[in-house]
Amino acid sequence: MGSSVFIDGAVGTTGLEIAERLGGRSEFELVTLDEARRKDAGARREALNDADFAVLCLPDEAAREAVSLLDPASGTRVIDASTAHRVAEGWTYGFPEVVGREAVAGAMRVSNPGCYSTGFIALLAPLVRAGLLPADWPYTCNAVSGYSGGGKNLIARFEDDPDIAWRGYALALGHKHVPEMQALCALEKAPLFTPAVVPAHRGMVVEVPLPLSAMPAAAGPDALHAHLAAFYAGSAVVRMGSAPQDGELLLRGSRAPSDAMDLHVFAAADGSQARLVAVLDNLGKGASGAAVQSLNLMAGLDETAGLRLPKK
Ligand SMILES: NC(=O)C1=CN([C@@H]2O[C@H](COP(=O)(O)OP(=O)(O)OC[C@H]3O[C@@H](n4cnc5c(N)ncnc54)[C@H](OP(=O)(O)O)[C@@H]3O)[C@@H](O)[C@H]2O)C=CC1
Ligand SMILES: CC(=O)N[C@@H](CCC(=O)OP(=O)(O)O)C(=O)O
Repeated sequence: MGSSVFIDGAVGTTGLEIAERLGGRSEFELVTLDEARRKDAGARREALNDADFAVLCLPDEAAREAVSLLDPASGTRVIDASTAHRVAEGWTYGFPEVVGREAVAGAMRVSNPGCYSTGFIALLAPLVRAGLLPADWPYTCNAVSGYSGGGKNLIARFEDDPDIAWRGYALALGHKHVPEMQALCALEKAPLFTPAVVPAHRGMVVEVPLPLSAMPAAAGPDALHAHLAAFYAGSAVVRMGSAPQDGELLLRGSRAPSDAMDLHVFAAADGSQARLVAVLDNLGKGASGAAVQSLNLMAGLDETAGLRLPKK
C-alpha cells in the first residue's frame, strides 16, 4: 500500500487539483473527509495525525489551526499551500530547484511557494546569488494572474462579472508574497510588487524589468540568460522558454493546465535594459504542481511523477 496523504481543504481550488494529480497513482493513498466532517476539528485532527503526509490547501488561519492540531509525535509530514509558514522558522521553502532537492526531500514541514513568488524567485534568486545582479537594488515586479489564483471567491467574482477586463490590487503595496520574495532572493530592499488579475481562468506572467545600464554591478543580458539556462539545466519543470514568434508573448485563456514554468530574458539590442519574464500556471508550478513535486521528493520518488509537463 502507498503512503497515506490527507488533503485538508480537498474541495478547494488547489486541493482539487492536487487530488487530480495524485488520483490513480499507486504510490499514494488519498484520504479526504466527507462534506459533513471536512471542517470538523476533531475529524481533521484524527486525519492529520493518522496520515503519512498532510497537504494543507486552506486559508492561512485554517492552515495555522491544522498545524496546531498536529501531535509532533505522530510523525506526519506537512506541505502547507498557504502563506502562513513561508518564512517561518522550522519550515523548508518548497522550491526544490532553488533550495535544493535534498532539503525538500528530508523536510518534515514544507511551505509551498506563493504563485507570484515562484516566478520572481525563479528569475532573480540564481542571478543575485551568483553576483550577476546586485542584492541592494530596489527591484520591481509586475505580474498578471488568472482569476483562479484567488481561489473560489475570486473565481465566482470573475464568473459573475464578465465585464472585468483587468483588476489591479494590493494597491497599498505590501502584498503578502513580498516577504518570501525578498528572503529567498536575499534582497536588501523589499521589491515593489504590482499584481493584477486578468479574465483568464488560469496562467500567469511575472516580470522583473531591469534598467541594466543604471544598475551597479549588473551583468549583461547574455550572461543573465546563460546563467539561468545553466542553473535550470537539470530541471524538467523550470525551463528556458523558446523565443516568442512575431515578437509577442501571449497568455491564452484556453491554455491547458501545466506544471512547467518557462523563463525568458528579453533585452534591448544595446544591452542597456532587460525584462526577465516567467510564464507559469498559478495552479501548476504556482500551487498544486509544486506541492506534488515536493510530495514526490519527500516520498523518495521521481520529482516529476504525476506532473503535467507539456512540450514547449
Ligand atoms: N489558487 C491558487 O492559484 C493558489 C492558492 N494558494 C493557496 O492555497 C490555499 C488554498 O487556496 P485555494 O484552493 O485557492 O482556496 P479556495 O478558497 O478555493 O479553497 C479553500 C478551501 O478551504 C476550505 N476551508 C476553509 N476553512 C476551513 C477549515 N477551517 N477547515 C477545513 N476546510 C476549510 C474552504 O471551504 P469552503 O469550500 O467551505 O469555502 C475551501 O474549500 C490558500 O492559502 C491559497 O492562498 C497558493 C498558491 C496559488
Ligand atoms: C490572483 C490572486 O488573488 N492571487 C493571490 C495569490 C495566490 C497565491 O499564491 O496564494 P497564497 O500566497 O495565498 O498561497 C493573491 O494575490 O492573494
